[in-house]
Amino acid sequence: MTFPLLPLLAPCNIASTPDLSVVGHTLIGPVSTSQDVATVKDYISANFGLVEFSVQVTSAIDIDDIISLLDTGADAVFPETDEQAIALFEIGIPGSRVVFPGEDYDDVKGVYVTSSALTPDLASKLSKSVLADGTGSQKLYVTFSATPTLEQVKKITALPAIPIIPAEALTTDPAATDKLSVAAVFSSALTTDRPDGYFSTVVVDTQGVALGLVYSSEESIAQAIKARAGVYQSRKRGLWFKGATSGAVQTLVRLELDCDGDCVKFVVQQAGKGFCHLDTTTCFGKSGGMPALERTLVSRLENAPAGSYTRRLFSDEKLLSAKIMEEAEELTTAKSKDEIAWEFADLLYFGMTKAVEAGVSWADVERNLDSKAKKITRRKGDAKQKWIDAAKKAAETPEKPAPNTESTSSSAIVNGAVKQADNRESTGRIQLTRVDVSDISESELTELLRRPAQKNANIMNLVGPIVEAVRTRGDVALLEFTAKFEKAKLKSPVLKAPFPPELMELDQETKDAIDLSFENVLKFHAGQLESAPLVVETVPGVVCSRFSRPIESVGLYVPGGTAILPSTALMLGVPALVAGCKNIVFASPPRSDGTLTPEVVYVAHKVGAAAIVLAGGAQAVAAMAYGTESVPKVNKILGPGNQFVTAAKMLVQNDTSALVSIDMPAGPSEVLVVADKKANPAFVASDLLSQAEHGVDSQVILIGVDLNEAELQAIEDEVHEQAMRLPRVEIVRGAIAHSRTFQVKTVEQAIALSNKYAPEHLILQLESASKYVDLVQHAGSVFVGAWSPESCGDYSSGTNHTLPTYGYATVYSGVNTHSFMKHLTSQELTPEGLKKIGGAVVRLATVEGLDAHGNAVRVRLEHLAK
Ligand SMILES: NC(=O)c1ccc[n+]([C@@H]2O[C@H](COP(=O)([O-])OP(=O)(O)OC[C@H]3O[C@@H](n4cnc5c(N)ncnc54)[C@H](O)[C@@H]3O)[C@@H](O)[C@H]2O)c1
Ligand SMILES: N[C@H](CO)Cc1c[nH]c[nH+]1
Repeated sequence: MTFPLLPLLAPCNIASTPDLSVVGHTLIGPVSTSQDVATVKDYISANFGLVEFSVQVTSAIDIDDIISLLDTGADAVFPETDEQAIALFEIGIPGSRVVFPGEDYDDVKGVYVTSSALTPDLASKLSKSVLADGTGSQKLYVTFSATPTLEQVKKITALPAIPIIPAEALTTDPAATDKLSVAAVFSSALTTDRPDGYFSTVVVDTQGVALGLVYSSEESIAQAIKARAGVYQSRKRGLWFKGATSGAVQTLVRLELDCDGDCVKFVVQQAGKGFCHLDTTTCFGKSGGMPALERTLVSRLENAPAGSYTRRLFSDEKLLSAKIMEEAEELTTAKSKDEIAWEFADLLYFGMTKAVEAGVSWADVERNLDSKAKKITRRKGDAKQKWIDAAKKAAETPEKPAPNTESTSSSAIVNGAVKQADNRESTGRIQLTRVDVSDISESELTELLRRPAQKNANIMNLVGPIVEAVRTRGDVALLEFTAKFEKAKLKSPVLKAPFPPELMELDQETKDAIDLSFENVLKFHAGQLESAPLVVETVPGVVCSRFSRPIESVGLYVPGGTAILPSTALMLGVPALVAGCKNIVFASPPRSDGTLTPEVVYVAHKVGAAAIVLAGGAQAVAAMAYGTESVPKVNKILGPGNQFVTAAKMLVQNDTSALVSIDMPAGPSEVLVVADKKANPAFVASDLLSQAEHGVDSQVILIGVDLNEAELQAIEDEVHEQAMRLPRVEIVRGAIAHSRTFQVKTVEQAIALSNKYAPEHLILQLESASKYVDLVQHAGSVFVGAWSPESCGDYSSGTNHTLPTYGYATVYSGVNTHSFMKHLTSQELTPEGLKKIGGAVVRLATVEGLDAHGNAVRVRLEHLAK
């Protein structure tokens, strides 16, 4: 409920009236001349948003002027007569903008009557019908022929109705006796059932965010209105002037009551660290959304270091304008809900940056929105010709791969490039963003090293139902998802061995390449097998050993989204074969005609796979984790994939009913190249591009060691020129948009930075590169020297290419022979061995209160002692 008082301001002395904005709404009137209309419109425009304005119009005012008052921001008009009000409805002015004179009228903002006409019967009828309309928004207003006494006012507020009282008869000073106290009117509508007589009070900021809960008394409310400040009633310490000691004071903006008058709402502007004694903005912790963004940007405007990206955004008008246009354009092309939310958030970010730089607050923006919402007359809303033409052109342009949304938001908060090329324009230069590490703070560096965030923040919400459907509906669900995502209509989701030869027909060159790679991967992974169990005699007579066993049944995921990767079939199938897994199951998305690429079938055949699941994504993972009517359940799922595959692997691993483990999170490919002055720019660029072409979510990083401008430029030229010749140039463009070049001074600095990033692949294009391998702590796989391109590891050298991404190289190894095995331990004790350690066992069992444990040794020792 609003403040139970509507001050009436006369247009002629509108500028000199006392400040009663704490009431939250004001009636201006009577407006009876066009001069009054002009004055009132100016006043509303200048003060819009501070309070809600209504205007009392006489019959002399024509409809066009009334519309212009509403368009300017008047919340409602109070017409003088029924006829005038009905004329407004007839031309389409909504009832919600009209307070009807006289008896009740449906669907209006409220009705108003004079107190002399308000007989007890009418009062009862009006207050019931107006307030019981169910909307809670219709109000009964009462005018007086002379200034009412507080007692008369109380009768009105008790109805409940809102008294209209001339502003000059009101005061915010509770000590003044010649006028009606605003605080007394407010308190007249309050009730409480608290034994101490105080009123529960919610404190909110101007955005409506709840800051905390306090208590008020009539006295504290009077003091708050007088001081225009947060003054409350402490239950222990009496009157409480908020912030008097901490400095976290409040400006009181507005007071309101709740629907039944037993709770007060203080709307305040909070200064200092925040409302809570714990120095947080609210007693409920931090608040997010636009207010939080605004706070961050305001503090960045004050504190962002020179040279940082944020500082550049604030000071480089052209850059900021370009980002705003870029984000607006991306919003126009966004399709899915997630994309739209993402792009809109980016646009708000850069828009808010512009606002903060210009001293415009979010509250100003909201006020502007509210003012536009008040307009009765709608503009036609056509776009300017230049944008109509642009939209037409965009609609005619073939769709590009999804823009990588992360690049914009992360680049927005961190130090930017000397040259930040627009990689998204298909004609633009393809270039990594340069960052000079000496120019940025540690926290900015951490921010810059972050991977592009997954576009679907809520990926689990997408994947969960897919996994559940396959778990509960088996093959039927699996086939449905394959039809949906792969556009392949299959009869059976599984191809069982022996695989028909016609499904693995290959040209000799491809076969030879696979065979060569197969042999090398086999050699390297066989080399990892333990030649014999580990046997250690810890004390004489106590022999401990450890030996391995293959995991019986493994599910190997071979990606097939943007590219089909038979090499991944090799990298997973060969170690499974070497480890001796009994049941090898592959899964890979089929082509739309329902077939698989013959190379994958050939590899599956070579490693002795039992079946290939013709499905991809989360549904393939779920099928292997739980099993279906035709897909055999496996014990462990291995293999890389996109975000759906990775999320599904994580999900099934956590479901104890699936009893399945996974290798690691192996997501979008990445590479980090460390290059010194001796590095060949063409080699460096080719390595970067080899991973950038995997997907727009891939990320490639170059760390240049003491490179001068010409040396950096040479690499950048190579990146652009080589990229433009690639068939997957548009994917590369997307990946490079969030890829970076870091400039450092020494190799040690470079490797420290690489350890912090923990890349999937690390390439050392350095003079005497092998000297530096010892410094490497975190990387999936290391490629040493100019002649070791990463793609050799992808296919043929022998190492495995299924490697941890996203910084998981800090804790995970890449796939290896042991990923397909588990270790068991065993022990064998002689009587002497038992005697040697038996005492310790008995003692520790006693300490733990586990007597049966101790007895198992004790009975034997007693037996030996006989
Ligand atoms: N880390 C490593 O070791 C390594 C190795 C090889 C490949 N990779 C990476 O693996 C990834 C392979 O990804 P990919 O997309 O090309 O193939 P993928 O097989 O992993 O994913 C494709 C499948 O995702 C599913 N899918 C697509 N859109 C979906 C949606 N909107 N909702 C639900 N499911 C959906 C479909 O079933 C589709 O078949 C690449 O990022 C690549 O870089 C990593
Ligand atoms: N580079 C990928 C691992 O991130 C593996 C791969 C397969 N084919 C080509 N490359």
